[in-house]
Amino acid sequence: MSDLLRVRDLSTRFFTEKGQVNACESISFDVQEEEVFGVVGESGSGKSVAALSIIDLVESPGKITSGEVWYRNATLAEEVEGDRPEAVDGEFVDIRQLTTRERRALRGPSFSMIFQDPMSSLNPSIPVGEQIAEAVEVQRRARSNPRSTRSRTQGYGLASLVAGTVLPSQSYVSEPSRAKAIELLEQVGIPDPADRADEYPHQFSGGMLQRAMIAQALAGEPDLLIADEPTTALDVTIQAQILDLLRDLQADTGMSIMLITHNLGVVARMCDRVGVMYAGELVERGTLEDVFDAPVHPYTQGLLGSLPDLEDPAPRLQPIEGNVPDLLDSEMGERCYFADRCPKAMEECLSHPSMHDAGGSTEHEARCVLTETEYDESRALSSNHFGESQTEEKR
Ligand SMILES: Nc1ncnc2c1ncn2[C@@H]1O[C@H](COP(=O)(O)OP(=O)(O)OP(=O)(O)O)[C@@H](O)[C@H]1O
Ligand code: NI
Repeated sequence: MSDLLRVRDLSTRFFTEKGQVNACESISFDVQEEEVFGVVGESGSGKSVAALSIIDLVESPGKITSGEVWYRNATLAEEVEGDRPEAVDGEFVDIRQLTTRERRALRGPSFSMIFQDPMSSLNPSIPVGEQIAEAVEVQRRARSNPRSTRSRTQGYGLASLVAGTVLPSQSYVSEPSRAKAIELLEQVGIPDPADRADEYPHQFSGGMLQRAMIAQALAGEPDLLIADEPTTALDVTIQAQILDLLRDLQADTGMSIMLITHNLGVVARMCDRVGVMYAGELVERGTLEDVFDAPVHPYTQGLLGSLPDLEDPAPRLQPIEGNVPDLLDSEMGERCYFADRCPKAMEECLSHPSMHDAGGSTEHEARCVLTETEYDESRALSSNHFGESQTEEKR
């Protein structure tokens, strides 16, 4: 299977009043064609920021400070190669080297994103079918005239930007786009799509709204759909239906999916490969089997901890004692970011580990000294998490 996306050393920082927050720290991973790539990690570990960084939606005071995002698209590569050969490598284009405008034009036909809350993508005062038809129309026009209209896609599907988007009048949407919208509603499993298209978002149930948002995200026939906690707000039965839908759509369309979730059951059910994030870094990645059956990083082991069994419909991340650091640059220091919570922290962990081969498949890597060294209690760090949690309990 070949790569669709190669993310290399991507770093995103927020420049806040409290200081510089390292939300994403030199992240590297690949998303292959036609796969579901899962991203797991506790709250605040940088999953959403990583996703937003790929699709260039990081908002102020955030800024992508370094890194490359190589996207396979032969047509784009050909377009760019003439004047910016350094941004092209074979069929890949480093989208970080494109202009903001060019990158934004990729939203829709190349990348699109869905969220936990459908109302972040749908306008409550416009019929659902109309909004999807609008998304189709934007893509249709962009394809026929890439230079002049692609900027209209700016922000579609995004809460913060949708609010500021002037929606075109009825007449803007052509008949074929309306028909395509109904087709999309049907494709995502909405019954009586022609009738439902005329209804407003509040007339849809949560699950149906989620489906409508997915239809909207599919309007541009994206190569990569990024789904950020797409089912967390739904009840378990509906969650399963939406996940099945995503899996089916992936197979039907051949797109890739980057799936962000807290739920390890969702990962086990959906993902081909997985990345585990901790404190803004990717700390382990590999195939589902690598990460679930032979995790090397104590953080991954902790998350999987007493994972009851994979038949459980909703196993959650196991709580690990202590908290994710707040990612302030001034407080991050040189040691492994997990060392303070790690039951296997050793003296070696005082210097920051890099990614190393972790056994299993060729892709399995972890950012941990245990890839190279056996745990040795005699070298255990004295200020490990046991000491800290005891003082916390006394308080
Ligand atoms: N707008 C912002 N301003 C300042 N810091 C931010 C902002 N957005 C995110 N961050 C920082 O980036 C870090 C990573 O946030 P992110 O939302 O990516 O985490 P996450 O893994 O997606 O968490 P969750 O599972 O809760 O969605 C946060 O800890 C926060 O410190
Ligand atoms: Ni998030």
